[in-house]
Amino acid sequence: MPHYDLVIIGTGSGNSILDQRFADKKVAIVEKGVFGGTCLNVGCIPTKMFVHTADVAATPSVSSRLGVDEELTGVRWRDIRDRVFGRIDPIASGGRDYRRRHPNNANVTVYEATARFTGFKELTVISADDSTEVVTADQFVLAAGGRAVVPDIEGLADLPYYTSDTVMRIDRLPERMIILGSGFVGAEFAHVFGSLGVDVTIVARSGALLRVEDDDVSRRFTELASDRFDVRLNRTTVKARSTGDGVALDLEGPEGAETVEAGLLLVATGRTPNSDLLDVAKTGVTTSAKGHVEVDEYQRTAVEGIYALGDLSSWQELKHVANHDARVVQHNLLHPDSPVKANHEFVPHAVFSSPQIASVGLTEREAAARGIRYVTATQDYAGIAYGWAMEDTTGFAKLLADPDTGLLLGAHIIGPQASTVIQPVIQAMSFGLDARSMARGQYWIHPAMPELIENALLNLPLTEREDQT
Ligand SMILES: Cc1cc2nc3c(=O)[nH]c(=O)nc-3n(C[C@H](O)[C@H](O)[C@H](O)COP(=O)(O)OP(=O)(O)OC[C@H]3O[C@@H](n4cnc5c(N)ncnc54)[C@H](O)[C@@H]3O)c2cc1C
Ligand SMILES: NC(=O)c1ccc[n+]([C@@H]2O[C@H](COP(=O)([O-])OP(=O)(O)OC[C@H]3O[C@@H](n4cnc5c(N)ncnc54)[C@H](O)[C@@H]3O)[C@@H](O)[C@H]2O)c1
Repeated sequence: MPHYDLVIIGTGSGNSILDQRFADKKVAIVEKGVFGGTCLNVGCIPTKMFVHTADVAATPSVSSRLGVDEELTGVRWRDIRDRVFGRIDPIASGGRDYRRRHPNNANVTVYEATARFTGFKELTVISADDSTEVVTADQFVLAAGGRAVVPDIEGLADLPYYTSDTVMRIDRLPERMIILGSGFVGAEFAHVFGSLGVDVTIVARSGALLRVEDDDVSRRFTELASDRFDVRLNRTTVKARSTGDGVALDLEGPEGAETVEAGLLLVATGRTPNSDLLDVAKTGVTTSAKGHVEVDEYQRTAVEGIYALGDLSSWQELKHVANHDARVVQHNLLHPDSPVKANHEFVPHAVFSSPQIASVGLTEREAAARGIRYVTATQDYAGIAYGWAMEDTTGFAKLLADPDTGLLLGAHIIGPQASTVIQPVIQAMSFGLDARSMARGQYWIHPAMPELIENALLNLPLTEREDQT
């Protein structure tokens, strides 16, 4: 039975831990799928390559009001798809070859296999040909991520539905597509496929799309999406069935029973951590009710020497969180006597749909629920020079701040470049910069988009201070 100093399970952010500082350790890395994990292969990177393509495809639909008449004369789906994966797949295989063959990894054994704990610090790795090997180690890093969940709807299991793992590799664009679920994945793929000419129907359980966002943002996004797509809110999916050349969902909604049909069904109803398939309980690692591996602030699990990171242990299923966790785990493996804590205080996110959404900190709903004193200010894109020049009429930034200290509590932006425009707010919150100092303690390039933030900061009705100028 091979024994290792360190075994890493999962090659998403887990793969970034190993470098030459581990050269004196006997290490194994186990990967059951494609090297590089979700973000590279089926997540952030391909989706954003499709989003960029979609943004380009959507331009003619908005350009003529600026006096530029453009026409979308064709969408070559296979070329779009093959450009994306023609760039991504070599990175994944390059990463695999590096770990398997490069002299830098002479101390690393790669198991292309599914790992499952079968005892305390004992892992069974099962290869595609069903051969198994049992390995043990002093230390483990659990970086096995999560997977798409498919709801238990009558008939669904018998249908050829898609998830984010498979929908980007389809051979032909359908005329119509149903997206079940109205979170991140649903919002981004609606924009992608809608811009490429697919008629998109979004089926949402609740009364708004992206309902984890601040209510004002979620409401605005729902309004705008309803103009572009067939949006069905407050719907329960009762049954899924085949129509011969496609799928049908039987829905119950505010107006009774109805059916939606399409050539393709994308199920985008969330993700679940892979702790169950990894059987972490067998090694004594504990999980939350939602299946996330429980870790302390040092990313340590309940078992000494076993760390966890990323989607497996975090409810914030975001690549920048997984990377941050991996850096913490790496440091703590290398420097056990001076461990560092993870910082999950101001974790931002963006939804790369159209319009874009970006958010950090508390929503107004959360601030109110926690009884936190706050003031808010909203600034429309239309009221700053660049937004006015673009004739944007729907975007805005909303800030929440402590009225006395001026410290920012949250920021929520919907509109052009939201994922970039929010970054100064993330910086201010992370480094404790108050709204007054932030607004007037620096220059803001005129007429650039971050003036949206400058103006929103100035709009905050903060408590008057005597020293204010
Ligand atoms: C469609 C989509 C778009 C996304 N877009 C963004 C975005 O724009 N920005 C953002 O921040 N985040 C985005 N995310 C989320 C982001 O991809 C994840 O948060 C991130 O990839 C998690 O990294 P990880 O290392 O924790 O897990 P993963 O990258 O999922 O890596 C886990 C690895 O472990 C392997 N594995 C699992 N179980 C086993 C086992 N038992 N044995 C061996 N190997 C195993 C898996 O095959 C996988 O390779 C997106 C996700 C999706 C699905
Ligand atoms: N830009 C990004 O950072 C990005 C992009 C895509 C995905 N992600 C990550 O991946 C995760 C998964 O994305 P997602 O959109 O699948 O999940 P999500 O949690 O964002 O949204 C899931 C949606 O499915 C709905 N839903 C759940 N069960 C349902 C059911 N039985 N019937 C109908 N609707 C149902 C929920 O109400 C919700 O609207 C996200 O939480 C996010 O962390 C991030």
